[in-house]
Amino acid sequence: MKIAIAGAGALGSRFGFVLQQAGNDVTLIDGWPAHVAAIKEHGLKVTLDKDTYTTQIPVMFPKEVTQNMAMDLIIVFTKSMQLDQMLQDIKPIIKDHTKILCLLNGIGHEDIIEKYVPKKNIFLGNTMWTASLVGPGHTQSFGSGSVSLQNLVAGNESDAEILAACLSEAGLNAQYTDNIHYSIYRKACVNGTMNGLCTLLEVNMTTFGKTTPAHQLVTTIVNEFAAVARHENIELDVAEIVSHVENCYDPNTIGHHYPSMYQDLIKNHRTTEIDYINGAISRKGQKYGVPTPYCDFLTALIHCKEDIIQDNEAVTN
Ligand SMILES: NC(=O)C1=CN([C@@H]2O[C@H](COP(=O)(O)OP(=O)(O)OC[C@H]3O[C@@H](n4cnc5c(N)ncnc54)[C@H](OP(=O)(O)O)[C@@H]3O)[C@@H](O)[C@H]2O)C=CC1
Ligand SMILES: CC(C)(CO)C(=O)C(=O)O
Repeated sequence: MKIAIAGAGALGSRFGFVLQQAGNDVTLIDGWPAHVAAIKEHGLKVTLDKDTYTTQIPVMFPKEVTQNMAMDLIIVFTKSMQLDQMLQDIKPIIKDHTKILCLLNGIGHEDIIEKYVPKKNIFLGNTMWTASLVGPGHTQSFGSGSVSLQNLVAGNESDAEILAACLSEAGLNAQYTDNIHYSIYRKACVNGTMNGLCTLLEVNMTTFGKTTPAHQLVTTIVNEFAAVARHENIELDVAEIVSHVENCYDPNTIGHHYPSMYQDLIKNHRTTEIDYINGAISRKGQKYGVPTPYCDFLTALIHCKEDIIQDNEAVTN
C-alpha cells in the first residue's frame, strides 16, 4: 500500500517504520525542520525495546507534497492542534480514493477531517502503542500496544477490515471495532487521567499508580467522562475502564512511559492537547448541563503550567 504518515513525530515515525518493514511504500510528512533534516541525512532511527534500527525512508515537509503523489492511505499523527493545518497543506495528495485514518488522542477530530475528505474515506481509531522522541530523527518505544479502528459511515466495514489487516501485518495488533465512538471515549479516559495527572506530578504511570489517591482520582474523572458520554447515547462501563487505566501502571508493559503530554510540556516546553481531552469534556459538560469539576480543574492547572513554563522560557532566552 502507498502510505503517507502526516505528522511523523514519535508515534508517526514508529508506525512509518514498521509499515515500511512490512513492505508498504511509506512517506513521512512532518513540519519540524531538524527532524526532517536528520532523517534525510542519517535515516530514521527507531529504538524498539532494546534494539535500535536505522532505515532510509522518504521524508518531506507538508508544503512539499505534489499532485502526483497519490496515496492509498494517509495516517494522521499530528498533535490535535496541528491537524487542520496539516490537512490543508497536504490537500494535493488527498485523492478520491485516498483513505484517512486518524489515530490522534482526543475527541471530535472527525469534525476537522470532514472539511477535507468525504466521510466514506474517513476511518477513526486510537492506539495504546507508546513512543517518545529521543531527539530529531530518533524515536523510541517500549512495551506492546494495540490499535482499534472503524469506518466513520456505514458501508465501509470491509475497507476498515483491510486497514486493520495492513496494520496487523506490520505487527501493530490492529482490530476492527463496531463501536469506535465507545472506544474513543474509553481511550480518552486513559488520556484524561494519565496525561494530565502524570504531567502535573511529573511522574511516569507506574509512579502515579503507587500513590494513595490514584484510584479515587481516576474513578472520579472516568465518572465525569461517563456522565458526558451518556448525553451522546454512549454508556461507558466505568469499572472496566478504571481497570483498563490501572493496567497502564504495569512496569512490565507501558508503566515506565511518560505520557505524550508530559513529553510535550515538561520535556519540550510545548503546549498540550488538554483542550481536546479534559477540556473537551468540560465544554460538552457545559453544553449538556453536566458538572465536570475535576476535568475543569485539571484543564485549568495544565494551562497554568503551560503559562509558567513558557514565561520561564521567555526569561531564559
Ligand atoms: N507518544 C505517544 O506515546 C502517544 C501519542 N498519541 C497521540 O498521537 C499523536 C501524535 O503524538 P506524538 O507522536 O507523541 O507527537 P510528537 O510530539 O512526537 O510529534 C507531533 C509533531 O510535533 C512536532 N514536534 C514534536 N517534537 C518537537 C520538538 N521537540 N520541536 C519541534 N517540533 C516538534 C512535529 O511537528 P511540527 O514541527 O509540524 O510541529 C511533530 O510532527 C497525538 O495526538 C498524541 O496524543 C497516542 C498514543 C500514544
Ligand atoms: C500511552 C498513553 C496511553 C498514556 O496516556 C498515551 O496515549 C499517551 O502517552 O498519550
